[in-house]
Amino acid sequence: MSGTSAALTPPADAQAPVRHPDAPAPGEPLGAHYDQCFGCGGGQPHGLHLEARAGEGVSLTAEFTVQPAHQGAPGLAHGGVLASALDETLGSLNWLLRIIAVTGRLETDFLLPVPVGTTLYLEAEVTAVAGRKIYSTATGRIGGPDGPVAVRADALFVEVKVDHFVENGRPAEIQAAMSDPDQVRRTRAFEVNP
Ligand SMILES: CCCCCCCCCCCC(=O)SCCNC(=O)CCNC(=O)[C@H](O)C(C)(C)COP(=O)(O)OP(=O)(O)OC[C@H]1O[C@@H](n2cnc3c(N)ncnc32)[C@H](O)[C@@H]1OP(=O)(O)O
Repeated sequence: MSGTSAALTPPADAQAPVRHPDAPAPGEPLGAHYDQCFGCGGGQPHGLHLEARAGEGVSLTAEFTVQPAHQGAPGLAHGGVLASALDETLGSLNWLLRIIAVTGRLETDFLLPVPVGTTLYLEAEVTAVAGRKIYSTATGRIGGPDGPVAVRADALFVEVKVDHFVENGRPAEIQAAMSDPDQVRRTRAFEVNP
């Protein structure tokens, strides 16, 4: 059983997404947006270490291998971890638009159990943009990039300013991020979005 609620149906005046001219070329890795991110950061020992690559248009692929630290039931991935992988994958799409955005809504279908040691092959694309609202969809397959769909999600991301993080984040992490030249460079790339 799957479906998308009315909140995730783009309005009639929604626009097709436009890939930013400086977006990474298809096949290029996107890299982590933040070293301490649970989804993509290399600095989180129990994180997902999800690796995303740009696709055509406003789409991407990503992979994540379920670790023992990600269990819910014995030997199986926790559903919240799988939702995190979908959230991270969908959030990475905004890098192709060069828009800073956070998840407003995430609707997930869990179709197959995902054992520890399994690599989840994720695909995602932005389907529409309406003002600050970005609509996107993702699937996660097991057994290979063409294997059966184990999880899927539809999401609404909402564009925010960098101030969103400065005003709401814990000061220690904000200050550390702002003194990291790589983080500042990446943030500026978003801010020059026309
Ligand atoms: C430096 C690089 C770092 C890059 C950092 C990137 C990090 C990515 C990390 C992975 C993704 C995450 O986990 S992000 C973390 C999890 N998410 C969050 O923490 C977000 C918490 N929520 C919020 O801060 C807020 O609710 C916002 C920003 C989402 C929205 O608040 P707002 O800015 O006041 O805007 P608001 O007017 O309410 O909403 C704007 C429009 O969106 C719609 N809208 C808002 N929420 C929803 C919703 N849940 N379901 C349906 N629709 C919604 C509204 O109806 C409205 O439509 P209309 O009236 O215009 O039609």
